[in-house]
Amino acid sequence: MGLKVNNISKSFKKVNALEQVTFHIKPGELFGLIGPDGAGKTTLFRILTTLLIADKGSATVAGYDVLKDYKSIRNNVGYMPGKFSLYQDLTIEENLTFFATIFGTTIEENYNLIEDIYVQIEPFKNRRAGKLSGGMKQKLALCCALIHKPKVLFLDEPTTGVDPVSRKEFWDMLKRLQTKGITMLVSTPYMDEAALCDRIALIQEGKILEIDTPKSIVKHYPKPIYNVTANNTYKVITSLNMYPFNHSVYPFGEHVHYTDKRDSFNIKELHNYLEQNGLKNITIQKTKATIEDTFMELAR
Ligand SMILES: Nc1ncnc2c1ncn2[C@@H]1O[C@H](COP(=O)(O)OP(=O)(O)OP(=O)(O)O)[C@@H](O)[C@H]1O
Repeated sequence: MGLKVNNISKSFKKVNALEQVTFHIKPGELFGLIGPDGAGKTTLFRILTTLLIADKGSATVAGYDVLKDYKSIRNNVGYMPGKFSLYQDLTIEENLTFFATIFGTTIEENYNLIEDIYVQIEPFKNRRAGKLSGGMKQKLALCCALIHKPKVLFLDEPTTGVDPVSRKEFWDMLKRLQTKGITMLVSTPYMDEAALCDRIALIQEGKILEIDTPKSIVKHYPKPIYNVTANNTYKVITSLNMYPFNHSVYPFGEHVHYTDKRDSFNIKELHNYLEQNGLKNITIQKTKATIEDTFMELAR
């Protein structure tokens, strides 16, 4: 009951939103689609949930073809779209009852699937959805996407705009759902969340750059990376960009990540160069590649 995407392409006038996208998700897998805004993630979700038709290629979800079996797909998948899609004027309970009813079920029938999420918002069940906090809205949207017991769950940027504690809680919930046999495709622009998936696909400008487990993906990083800091980060970046041997330079949290073109890189030489550029308190330390570094390298 996994998912197969074969050579899917979709354009909007001049924009190639998806170009020959191919990947397979195993039954019960938690698969991440990682990419920046505009990478094509939502377009892919819309195709896989039968809301949009691809120009080329084919796809099956839980064994159903997205074109021929679109009705079966709609009954067997749950979709949590990126933008809050619930009825703002209905209460928590009314929203959930509404989604249960359109799928011909009741809250009671599949309560065990949503229970540990729903109990967190149940005390506010008479509150209108429009008046909920970001984290509560997200939990309600997840309950609504689950109430008909889908085989495959699509989550489009479920944690965007949600505070870090709620994000962590949300991923714990996804992990618990996985133990119940639900296959999940989740998109996120957050690289730290990518590490929580079984496998990830890095996507940019409609193209898949790489597919692997989060651990293996970082092993593909081709060069040693150095964390560079000094008294003026902006000047560190401009100086490194002018350094003739740079392979890549980009801000990374409070540091700057630097890679060198040469095989025989000399830290002292770079230190002297930065000093000559007027920088002080310089540190240059080798560091391990992260998913973000891998993405930056592949996206070059
Ligand atoms: N209906 C549409 N008409 C025209 N262009 C579109 C349409 N839908 C998407 N696009 C374009 O296709 C590209 C991919 O968009 P998509 O929404 O799939 O990306 P995304 O990765 O989900 O990013 P975001 O998080 O910003 O939605 C973008 O350049 C977007 O502007």
